[in-house]
Amino acid sequence: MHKIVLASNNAGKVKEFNRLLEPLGWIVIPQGELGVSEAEEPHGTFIENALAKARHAALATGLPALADDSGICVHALGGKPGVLSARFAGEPKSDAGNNQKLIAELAGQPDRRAYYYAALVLVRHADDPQPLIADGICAGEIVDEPRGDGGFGYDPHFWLPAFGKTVAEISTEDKSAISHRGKAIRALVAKLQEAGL
Ligand SMILES: O=c1nc[nH]c2c1ncn2[C@H]1C[C@H](O)[C@@H](COP(=O)(O)OP(=O)(O)OP(=O)(O)O)O1
Ligand SMILES: [Mg+2]
Repeated sequence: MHKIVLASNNAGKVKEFNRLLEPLGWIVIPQGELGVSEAEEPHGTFIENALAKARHAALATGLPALADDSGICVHALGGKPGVLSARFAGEPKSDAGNNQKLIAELAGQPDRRAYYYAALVLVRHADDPQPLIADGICAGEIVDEPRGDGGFGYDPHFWLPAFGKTVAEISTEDKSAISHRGKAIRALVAKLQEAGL
């Protein structure tokens, strides 16, 4: 059960999941290493897309699969880019383009509140009737000037008032402790333990 395929092609996520799960004795294999293609993400909710990604990787590999669908939800933009965060600035996916578009859309906007959200789904096999589900939220504010070179995605623009830093400036340990993904993975592991899996 603890040898799983990670249903993600995002190198930043892969690093974070390795850090979070390897200390627990999990063997986490990124789907790219097993030749799994990128799944479609056709749905309007994070949870549905995470389930689709997990089933896709489990079907292709025959292994249990863990997927993460995540994004940034900005209050002044009515929750956008949300589920479309990875492709906010169009195809091909580009962190730089997405960040530029985010800052442009918030020009002159005093309300800077935003949160990261991650939905995780673990399936034991492709048609698992009881996927395990967990999620997590990390609140912050969008800043125009990028700061720091850690993390990935929107992190250089995601300000954490409690740290006086962006997510790209805090340590990986601190990011694991406070991030949407860190919270979600701890909740998922707790559920697995409760279920005796
Ligand atoms: O901790 C984070 N720090 C910064 N940015 C983040 C974070 N977590 C999610 N994000 C952003 C990146 C991407 O723009 C979108 C996820 O999109 P999402 O479709 O879930 O991932 P993806 O396409 O990059 O890889 P994959 O689907 O193969 O897992 O939200
Ligand atoms: Mg994606």
